Amino acid sequence: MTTPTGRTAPLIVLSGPSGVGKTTLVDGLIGRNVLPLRRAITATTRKRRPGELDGVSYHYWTHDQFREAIARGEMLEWAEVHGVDFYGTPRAEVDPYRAAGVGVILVIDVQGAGQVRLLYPGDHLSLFVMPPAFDVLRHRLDGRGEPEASIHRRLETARGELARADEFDKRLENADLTAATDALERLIRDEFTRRGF
Ligand SMILES: Nc1ncnc2c1ncn2[C@@H]1O[C@H](COP(=O)(O)OP(=O)(O)OP(=O)(O)O)[C@@H](O)[C@H]1O
Repeated sequence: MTTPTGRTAPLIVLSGPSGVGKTTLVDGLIGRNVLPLRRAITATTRKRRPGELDGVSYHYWTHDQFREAIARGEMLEWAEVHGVDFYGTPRAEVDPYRAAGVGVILVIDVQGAGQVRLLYPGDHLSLFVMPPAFDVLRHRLDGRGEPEASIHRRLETARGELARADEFDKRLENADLTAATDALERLIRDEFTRRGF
């Protein structure tokens, strides 16, 4: 799908371990209002956290709703994460926006990122957000009020995910939030330019 001028806006596949600050970074960049960008709202069966909104943070679905969407072929990718919950991306969150000239950022776990990279060969920019040090992940998950069992599970998963950082086009360290947001903005601006925008 392309715009009337034949251009398709960027697809940014952004991944990294839980707690590294993916959502914070992306929401910060979109909040700057400097590029036509939208974060794809993914669907999940996990419980809504305080302060999160349905259809804004995620689409919150039941396990049955999620299985039905998969069966109807409406999901671009999906995964069962930590063996507990489903997470996935509805197709309707990506292609129509890109065709209309709006860049789409997919904030996605490493497993899902692998699936999307295969679906859009040569037609995406993949980014991996790194913590300045492994211990920082625990502090950030703690600070977010995550329960201890969940923190433990996320940190276990994080080790395997960090080992896959080299599979991505670019790596981005999230130490200072403003500096990391600046770096993300530059990378995405370059991708718009590369695509003739
Ligand atoms: N550069 C930063 N410095 C300090 N704290 C940060 C920074 N970036 C994010 N945080 C904090 O770290 C916590 C985790 O961030 P966030 O929820 O954005 O992570 P995430 O990678 O999207 O996690 P998940 O994959 O579990 O959704 C939040 O409390 C956030 O405010």
